[in-house]
Amino acid sequence: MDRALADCVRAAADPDGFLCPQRPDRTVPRLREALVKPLLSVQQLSKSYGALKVTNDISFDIAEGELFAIIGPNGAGKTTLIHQLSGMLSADSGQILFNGVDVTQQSMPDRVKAGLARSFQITSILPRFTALENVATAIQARRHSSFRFFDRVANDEGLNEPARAILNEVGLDGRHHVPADSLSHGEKRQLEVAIALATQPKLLLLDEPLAGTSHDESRNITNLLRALKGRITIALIEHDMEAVFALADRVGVLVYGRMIAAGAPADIRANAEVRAAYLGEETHA
Ligand SMILES: Nc1ncnc2c1ncn2[C@@H]1O[C@H](COP(=O)(O)OP(=O)(O)OP(=O)(O)O)[C@@H](O)[C@H]1O
Repeated sequence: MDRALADCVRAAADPDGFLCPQRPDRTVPRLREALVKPLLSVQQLSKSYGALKVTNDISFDIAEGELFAIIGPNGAGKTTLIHQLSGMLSADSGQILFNGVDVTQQSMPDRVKAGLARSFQITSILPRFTALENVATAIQARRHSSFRFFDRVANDEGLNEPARAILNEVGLDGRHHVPADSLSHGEKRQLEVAIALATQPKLLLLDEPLAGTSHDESRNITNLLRALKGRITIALIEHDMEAVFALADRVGVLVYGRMIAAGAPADIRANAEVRAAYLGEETHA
């Protein structure tokens, strides 16, 4: 290995030092890839419904600390892919490695225990429970490996204290004692993220967290994702391109079940196939 390359290897281990002015060539990203072990590695994942290949031979990696966004037109297979990653839906073929372990056959609860959490669009919320009780219940479930839905947790400071911290983190300070069904749509989306955070995930799977939110709510949730970014690895499905390109470290593009491109936002914007298949459509919408 030449001297400049050796310097790059050292610099690559230092998150602040990885600029490597000596060798601004393609060797450097490859070195970085070799050094940074992916937290999630998806290999040739597929799922069909009859003749329809909904996820078709999909492969990609997500590195620890990365925010990887998955975009694609309606019906491209994004939700199906998230279902497969979370364990809600089995794979016809392919492999999912999480933190170096093959989780392809693991149940959803086992994946959650391993640190792979998904925010479950509103349906995971207990509507009559307050925001605080919802998060405290999720913490209780993590600690006891089961949901005790009817066992209210109101007086348990051991649960309430971390629950309050999580609610404040997602921007729901001042809303702790509001019943979940009285929260606004955007606040419910924030609560979903809080419930997922209560499982202490290493990887957070988010399915359209901005869907149906107002302009202000969307800004709040975008700020929340920006604050979580780097601390927790995130796989984000989102139709809001402004948010995706502002937040993502890398973007994967699904079209008809195939990941046609994955790369840095600027590369994805410039990719002719992506523009034709997807982003071009947007500009004409
Ligand atoms: N259970 C199912 N049985 C049959 N077809 C299905 C099933 N689930 C999804 N599909 C089909 O698979 C395709 C991909 O659906 P999916 O919901 O994963 O797409 P998506 O990219 O998330 O779309 P959107 O952006 O509209 O949410 C669609 O054509 C859908 O009709």
